[in-house]
Amino acid sequence: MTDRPRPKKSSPKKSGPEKALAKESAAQGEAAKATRQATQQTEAAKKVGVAQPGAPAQSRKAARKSRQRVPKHAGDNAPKSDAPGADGQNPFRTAMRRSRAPEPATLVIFGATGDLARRKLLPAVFGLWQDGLLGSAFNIVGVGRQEMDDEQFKDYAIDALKTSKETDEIKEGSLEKFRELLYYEYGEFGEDEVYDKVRSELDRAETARGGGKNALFYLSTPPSLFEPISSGLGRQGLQDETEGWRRIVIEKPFGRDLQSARELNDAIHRVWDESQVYRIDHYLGKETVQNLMAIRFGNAIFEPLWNRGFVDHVQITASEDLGLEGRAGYYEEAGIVRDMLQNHLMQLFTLTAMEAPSAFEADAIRDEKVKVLRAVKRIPADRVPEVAVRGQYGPGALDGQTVPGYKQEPDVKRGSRTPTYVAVKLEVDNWRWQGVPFFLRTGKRLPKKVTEIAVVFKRPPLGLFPGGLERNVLAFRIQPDEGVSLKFSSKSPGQEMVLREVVMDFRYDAFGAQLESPYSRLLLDAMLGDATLFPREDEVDHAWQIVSGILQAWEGADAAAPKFPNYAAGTWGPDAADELLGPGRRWRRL
Ligand SMILES: NC(=O)C1=CN([C@@H]2O[C@H](COP(=O)(O)OP(=O)(O)OC[C@H]3O[C@@H](n4cnc5c(N)ncnc54)[C@H](OP(=O)(O)O)[C@@H]3O)[C@@H](O)[C@H]2O)C=CC1
Ligand SMILES: O=C1O[C@H](COP(=O)(O)O)[C@@H](O)[C@H](O)[C@H]1O
Repeated sequence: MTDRPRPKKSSPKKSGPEKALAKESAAQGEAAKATRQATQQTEAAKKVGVAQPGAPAQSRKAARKSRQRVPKHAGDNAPKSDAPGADGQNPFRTAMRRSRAPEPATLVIFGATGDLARRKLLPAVFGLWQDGLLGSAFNIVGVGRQEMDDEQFKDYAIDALKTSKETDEIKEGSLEKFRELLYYEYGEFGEDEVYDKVRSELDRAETARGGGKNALFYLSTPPSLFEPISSGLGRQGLQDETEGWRRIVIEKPFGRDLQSARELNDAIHRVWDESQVYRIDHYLGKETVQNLMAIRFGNAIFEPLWNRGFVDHVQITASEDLGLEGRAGYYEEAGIVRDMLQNHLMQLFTLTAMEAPSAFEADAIRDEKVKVLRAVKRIPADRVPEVAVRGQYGPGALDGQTVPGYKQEPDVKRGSRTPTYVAVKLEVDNWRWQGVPFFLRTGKRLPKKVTEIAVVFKRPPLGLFPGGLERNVLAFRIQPDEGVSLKFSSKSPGQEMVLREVVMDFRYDAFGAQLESPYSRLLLDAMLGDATLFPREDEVDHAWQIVSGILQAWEGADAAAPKFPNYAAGTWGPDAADELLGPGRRWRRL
């Protein structure tokens, strides 16, 4: 792996008021009290909700039924806010966010009329605001190319909130108040006029709306616009932090290969310091992905086993039952390697394989992630047939319904070579993982939606008893049914010494909390200047280096034509993926 020179320092900057807040001893006292309350609540949740192996389905259902939204953070502004949910009553919220309130700010969403903004971003922002986490001096400027006035955009956004499945329960009067925070500007993103309008919005935010000039620019547009928007903002000096903090959130995919990712980084850094750049990977905002770090580094019992002495291999799966969902324009260009492997799966891999960071702090964590990415054995194009398998789905059936093949999806080229499935074997050349393969697989139109990291342990050295399982498995279920399970052997009741496979199961709903949307978590973190859960420039670069050979082998000028389709929709992918694991191993049946 080659390292590019690191950009300028990237530790999150704390503004004066944030520092002051962090020091506020009264708030800390209250936070400690709230933490104690939260712990008591958690204990209570444990008593009622932790599902035991074989526990009746009813107790799980009951836990789910009784769950409520428990935001992880609460700002000092929460009780003062207009937001209906801002009652400051929730001890979790108070405990976690007490010292981390965002300052007054404007969220500028480029691509505000797009699919992501409509389905995920607007509901995430609304949820944060309704929970009182954004304060009252907050406003949102949607930017798009469609001609609309403020009122039309307000209607559009409110409709999005009413129709998105991601929207939290709407409290009475909330939508009307949230509507007041919304504004809209339009124009061509390649021209200066639109950035001039954005500048005026920030001026208005300061004078008429009681906010400051802090701004978070969220680029929710096709990737081809990331560079033009970044530069356009730069031409207006909107990256300048003299009057307030300025940050830019960049959606994925960050580049379409190593070369273009580097060019994009260079272009971004011509305007922004790395500390202002937030490359978003929504998998890092998932509660259970963060729990992987909590479980690994917050307990003493796992780390001693987390190495080549005990682990046989690791399986990371992100399977989706969905197909294209009308995104052919994007997906035909991207394919599964760019859409899922280079970013989401690589992030899950690094969090599983990295060493413990010295602190739970952005650069300490990112440094460890980069170290493990650098240790991944290179995959030049000629090694690809040994370590990677691709697939594309054909017609099949899911939940008893016939579904078309990829090539029959609207707007897909009939001779398309775009892969919708990939499985890859990564080897890590370091002391911890030498000889322990990591198998990553992801695909569309597989039998169900499951994201999981499974650490598969070695067999016991001696088979003393009949029965039992082959290998212990510690599985982190990222979604759905979020939780952690440990599979082991136990004696079956009776006279005989016969073993049986059993599972110890912790389910996240034991906490009685509805899990927060990853976009809520990440948006708030970006507003707070906390980059811990955002990949740094060199992480993205190394992840591209790892998949470069695969892209070259499958897309290069002399790439052999794949025999697609090679799996039917509703099945677990091509047969060749089974062979990738080698003798004595098989993919988990999920
Ligand atoms: N959708 C999703 O589930 C996910 C999306 N992403 C990423 O988020 C980003 C946005 O995706 P998505 O919302 O799906 O994309 P869409 O195509 O649905 O929306 C893109 C937005 O950008 C606007 N736009 C497009 N071209 C121009 C232009 N030339 N000038 C001005 N505005 C333009 C669109 O305006 P108009 O409405 O007029 O077309 C729209 O507002 C992408 O980077 C994607 O990879 C990441 C994870 C999931
Ligand atoms: O980024 C993307 O992620 C989704 C899957 O995300 P999840 O949170 O539902 O697991 C995927 O469907 C999409 O193709 C991809 O762009």
